[in-house]
Amino acid sequence: MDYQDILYSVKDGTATITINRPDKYNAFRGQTCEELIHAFNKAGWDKSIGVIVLTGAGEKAFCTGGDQSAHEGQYDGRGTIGLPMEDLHTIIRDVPKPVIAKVRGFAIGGGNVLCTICDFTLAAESAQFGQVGPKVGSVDPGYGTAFLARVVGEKKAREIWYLCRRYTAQEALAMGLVNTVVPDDQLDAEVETWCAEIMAKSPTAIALAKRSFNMDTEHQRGIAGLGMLGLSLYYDTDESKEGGIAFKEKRKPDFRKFNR
Ligand SMILES: CC(C)(COP(=O)(O)OP(=O)(O)OC[C@H]1O[C@@H](n2cnc3c(N)ncnc32)[C@H](O)[C@@H]1OP(=O)(O)O)[C@@H](O)C(=O)NCCC(=O)NCCSC(=O)CCC(=O)c1ccccc1C(=O)O
Repeated sequence: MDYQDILYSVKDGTATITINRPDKYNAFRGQTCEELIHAFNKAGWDKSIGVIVLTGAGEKAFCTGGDQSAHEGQYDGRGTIGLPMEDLHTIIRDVPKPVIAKVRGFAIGGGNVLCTICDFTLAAESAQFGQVGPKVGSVDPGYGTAFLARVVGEKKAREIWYLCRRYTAQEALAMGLVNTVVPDDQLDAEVETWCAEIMAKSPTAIALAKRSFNMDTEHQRGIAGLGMLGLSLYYDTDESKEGGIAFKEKRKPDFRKFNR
């Protein structure tokens, strides 16, 4: 597969997958997700690779979730909502190698979900984390909610989703959303150190550990599948569309008329 939206490189047993849409704050469209799935499969089953790094091009963003400009109701690709999110989340969990999210700038919406699912998140001081779904007419009714609660606790996860605040790298560290925070110019070296440490360990022991950690939340895959169907129906409503339109028009959404 020729990649248009991502970059793929290998060095010292580490595969680095970079979302390369900096002009869109590394937001993903259908094509981006397909390429990410392909790259994770490639790295995941390549025996010369011991660890996978997922990152975003440029300084502004790791990833800001679904591309709002490729979105009016459903997205532009494959799957229940026009983005193969279930497949992308699944492959990150299923590859038998640790996946490190290397985060500079914004990790927002589906970008924050990707970080949450990765085995580790290593953040630069510039990193900012948050969910925006209830502001823009979306939600991740699977790993992005249920698994987030496992990572940061129920109260904090609900705060993140219901209030849609942004959190600094230090705040994310305090709530257990990231593993470490370093100055921006030291992030690459920090990630290399973590990769080298992983590469010195038994790959089979790590693969078994990863599978065992995942086992406890595997039912959330089923919840995600069901939830995605609900999300698809929600995307066709005026309420959801109000969120996307307001974002594009750079105004506050008016959701009150849809009160339940
Ligand atoms: C990222 C922001 C917080 C940055 O804010 P700010 O610094 O004030 O700058 P802005 O002026 O807002 O933005 C600058 C510039 O970037 C463009 N942009 C930013 N994000 C996107 C995006 N996602 N898509 C397209 N374009 C984007 C923005 O339009 C500006 O461009 P200009 O040309 O200068 O106008 C802030 O921008 C922000 O909050 N962005 C919103 C991000 C967003 O709405 N993301 C989608 C969230 S919903 C989502 O991800 C659901 C889809 C999905 O992934 C999913 C679905 C189902 C199950 C699971 C998932 C899952 O989450 O994984």
